[in-house]
Amino acid sequence: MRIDVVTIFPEYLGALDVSLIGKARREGLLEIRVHDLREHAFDRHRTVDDTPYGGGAGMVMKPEPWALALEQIAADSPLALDAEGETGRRPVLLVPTPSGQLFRQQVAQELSAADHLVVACGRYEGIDERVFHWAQEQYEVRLVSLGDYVLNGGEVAALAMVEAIGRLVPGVVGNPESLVEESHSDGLLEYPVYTKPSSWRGHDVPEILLSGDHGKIAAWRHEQQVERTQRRRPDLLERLDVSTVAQED
Ligand SMILES: Nc1c(O)cccc1[N+](=O)[O-]
Repeated sequence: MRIDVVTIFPEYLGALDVSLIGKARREGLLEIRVHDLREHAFDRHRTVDDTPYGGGAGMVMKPEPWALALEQIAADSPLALDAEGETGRRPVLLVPTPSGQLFRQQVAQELSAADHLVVACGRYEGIDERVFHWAQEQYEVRLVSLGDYVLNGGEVAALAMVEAIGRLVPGVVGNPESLVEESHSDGLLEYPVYTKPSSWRGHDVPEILLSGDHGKIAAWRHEQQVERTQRRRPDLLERLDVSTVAQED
C-alpha cells in the first residue's frame, strides 16, 4: 500500500518511521511519503491560510495549495496508470476531521484494502470546503473523525488512522492470528491478559488460565469480553448480532 500524507508539520509524522509501521516501510510492505503543503504555496511567505468568508474566529486553509499538492500526488499515483479508467479505481483521500464519519475498526479494515491512500491533515479552522468537492474527480473522498473532541489539527488523528489501517495490510503484523483476538476485531472489547509471575503482590492470575483446559479458557475469555463490553461499552453491544455475544457451543 502507498500512503501519502500532506501536512504543514511534516516532522509530526516522524512517528511513522518507528516500530511496526517503520519496519513495514523498510521492508517495502508500506510506501509512506510525507509532503509539506507549503511547498505548494508560491507567494513570498508560502501562505496556506486566510480569513474565513462570513467572518468568525481563526483562519481557513486556502484551496489552491491543496489542489496543487493533490494533483501532483494523483499524477504520481500507482493508480494513475488506470487514468484511462479501465478499472476506474481512484486513490482514497482520507481527511481526518471532527465533522467526519466515526473512525472504527470496520473503517480501518475497509481502507486497508486501498491501493493508494492520501491523508490530508487540516489545521486552523479547517480546509476550504471546495477542495473536497473538487477532489471527487481524482479521489474517493472520505472525511473521517477519530472522536468527538478537539485537536489542533489532523496530524495526531492521521498517525492513529495510518497505524490502524497500515497494521492490517498483509505481512505488516508478523502473526496475523494476533489481529483476530484484539478489541473491536469481533465487535467486543478484548479479554484481560496476564503473564508471569502467577502470584504478584497478593494478586493471583485467574485459576482457569493455569488449568491447561483450552476449551474452558476460550469460554472464560469470551465471557470476560462480553462482561467488559457490557460494563464499559454497552453501545457496542447494540451493534452486534446475538451470535457474537452468545457463547458458541
Ligand atoms: N477531532 C479532530 C480535530 O479536532 C481536528 C482534526 C481531526 C480530528 N479527528 O479526526 O477527530
